[in-house]
Amino acid sequence: MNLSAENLSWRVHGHTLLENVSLAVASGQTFGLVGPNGSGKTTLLRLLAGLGKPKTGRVLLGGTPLARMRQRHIAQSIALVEQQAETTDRIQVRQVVALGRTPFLSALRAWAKEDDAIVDQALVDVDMAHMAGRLWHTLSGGERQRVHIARALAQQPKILLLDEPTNHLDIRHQLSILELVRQLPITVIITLHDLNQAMTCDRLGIMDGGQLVGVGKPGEVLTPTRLQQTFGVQAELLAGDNGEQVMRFYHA
Ligand SMILES: Nc1ncnc2c1ncn2[C@@H]1O[C@H](COP(=O)(O)OP(=O)(O)OP(=O)(O)O)[C@@H](O)[C@H]1O
Repeated sequence: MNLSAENLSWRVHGHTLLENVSLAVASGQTFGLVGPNGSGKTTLLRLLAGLGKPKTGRVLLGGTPLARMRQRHIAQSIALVEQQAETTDRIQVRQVVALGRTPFLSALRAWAKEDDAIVDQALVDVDMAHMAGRLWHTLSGGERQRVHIARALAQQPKILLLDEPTNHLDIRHQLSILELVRQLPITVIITLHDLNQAMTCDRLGIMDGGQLVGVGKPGEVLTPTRLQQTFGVQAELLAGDNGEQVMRFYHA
């Protein structure tokens, strides 16, 4: 399913945090959002998830404005993994992941075997099956992050929004989560600080001062000029063993 934003603006106490952001992410694409701290990535992601009403503009899910959709319907389509998501104490890992099934349950649709299977698979996907019985508050930051991603996967969303999902993760789990995300047949929007990891996205959007200053294929938008203007760094391109190019950064 595709997700688009038209002229989104967001202001808090007279400060403009997002200004006229328009964006279209095609079905099945992995779209990376990059930009310096405070450039508006999280603010944009939250509006795309339907959290908060934009001051101007609108978000469209498969062509339908989010503002016209019920919260439950949005939750059946869009999952958001936030940076500092909290979950109540005294709850087991498996129960946290099972919460991802909530939008699909009702008085007429009780928990079923297929929900168990979906939760099991989500735990395997993030390498947390062996900790399914652990209490949430005993987990490390990276383990919590993986459980939150599993909860979003259990939601079986059509659109997955991830805010710095590799934050807190060791390098092996960073790579496996990114690989998992790339292979999902759904639309993914992911914020990343590692620009080399961002290069593996289908397309990138570059945020700077609340504006989307570039959208396109990674190699086309992460140009030396852009890296200098937006990130204040210079980059050197190195050839990797598999023919890929790797960037190394220096102070501009
Ligand atoms: N409720 C708020 N009130 C005032 N300012 C806010 C509020 N929420 C966010 N901001 C400011 O808006 C700007 C954009 O924040 P946002 O979290 O979207 O940036 P970001 O690009 O995700 O940053 P980071 O890379 O550090 O996670 C920041 O300067 C932040 O301080």
